[in-house]
Parts: sequence; structure tokens; C-alpha cells
Amino acid sequence: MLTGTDLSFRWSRRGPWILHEHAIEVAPGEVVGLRGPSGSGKSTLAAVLAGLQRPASGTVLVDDEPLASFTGASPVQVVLQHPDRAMNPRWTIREVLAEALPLRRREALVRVDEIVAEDWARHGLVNPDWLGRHPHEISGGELQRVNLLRALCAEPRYLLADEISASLDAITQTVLWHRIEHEVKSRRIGVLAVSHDSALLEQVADRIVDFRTP
Ligand SMILES: Nc1ncnc2c1ncn2[C@@H]1O[C@H](COP(=O)(O)OP(=O)(O)OP(=O)(O)O)[C@@H](O)[C@H]1O
Repeated sequence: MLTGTDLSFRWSRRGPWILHEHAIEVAPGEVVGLRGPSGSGKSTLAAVLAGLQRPASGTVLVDDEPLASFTGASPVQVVLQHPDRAMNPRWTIREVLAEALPLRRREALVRVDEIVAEDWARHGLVNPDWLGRHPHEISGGELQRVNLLRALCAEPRYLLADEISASLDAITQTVLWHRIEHEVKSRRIGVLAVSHDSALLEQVADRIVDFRTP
């Protein structure tokens, strides 16, 4: 179980509290929808749960262990709304993906092509032609899918998907969520799907939590 308890957070010492004693749980093999208005603090909660931001108080446990106690790739991977901010602009897409795999660099570079060819290209989610390009040489929606693949390459126990399909057309959105559902069923990863799109969350989530503003 991914468990956030009594989480309080503000971006600056005098700023407003974005999280105040917030709690959230995501079980393995479960998709939880996190819904709330724009600017309410959903992405902030995801960033705290992923360990990207430290809460002023509260704890994040991953299967009963403190998140901070994990070494190597984090068991909680987050796919951000603005994927361009999360990638080294000098790396090719192949290098970005290879870096996430728990393999040596040379093997990882080969494995990336296999994963894309065997699976992601077949579903039309990632095109092998993108692998030699840099992040700014593919579209925002394409980058979003690359970023999802990168997060899954790290073999997370929990995936925090922050508005990951907002920039995609309806068909690609459906294919992408089928892909996530496959990961949930086959690897029992737990997913927190963050969105203000209630209709989408009702389709993809097992249960929906409304973000509570402090
Ligand atoms: N890096 C930052 N520094 C200061 N304030 C921030 C930062 N990031 C977000 N905020 C503020 O924190 C609040 C919550 O933002 P957050 O991005 O968590 O909302 P959200 O619910 O995810 O919104 P959206 O649905 O529009 O993405 C907002 O008022 C936002 O302006």
C-alpha cells in the first residue's frame, strides 16, 4: 500500500498551506482517481507522494517502509503533466528511456528498442522513429507517452499519473489507459490518476477521491 498520512505542505514559509493533514492510500493493483479543481493542489500532493517535495509534516510509506529508505530507482514513479520539464534536453529519447531501465547502459540501449518494437509500437503508443530524436523534436502528446514508458521502465510499485492523457485525442487516450490497465493487472502496480476530468476518472478508476482544499 502507498500511504500518505497527515501530509502538510506549503511552497514557501509564508505561503498558504496547499496540503493540511492530507491522507491518501493506493493499494497494489488499484487505480485511484484524484479529482479536484485546477490549482487546488493535486499535483503538489503527487509530488509529495513521489518524494519530489518534502512535506512540512506527515509521512509517506511504501508497503510499510518510509519512502526515503528506498535506494536506487524510486518505487513511486510520477508522470508529470509537463513532461518536457522532466527530461534532459540533450539526450535522445532512446537515452532517456535507457537511463530508467535497471540494466547497464549498453544493454539498456538495446533493450529500449526491443520494448518499443515488441510492445509499444504495436499499440501505436510509441513510434520507433522517435528514439533517435531529442525531447523537443517530438510533440507534447508524444512526449507524454514516452514519459509514461520511462516511468514504467523503472518498474515502479506505484505510478502517479498527473493529467497524463489531457493532451491526447480520444483514441490514443483509450489505448494509453488500456496499457496502464494491463500494467495494473499483470504487475499489480497501484495507480493514482490525477485529473479534473470526472468522466475520464469514472472510466479508468476503481474509486475516486475528491481533493480536499485545506
Ligand atoms: N513550484 C511552485 N511554487 C510555488 N507555488 C506553486 C508551485 N507549484 C504549484 N504552486 C501553487 O500551488 C497550488 C497548487 O498547485 P497544483 O499544481 O498542485 O494544483 P493542481 O490541482 O494540480 O492544478 P491543475 O489541475 O491546474 O494542474 C497553486 O496555487 C499553484 O499556483
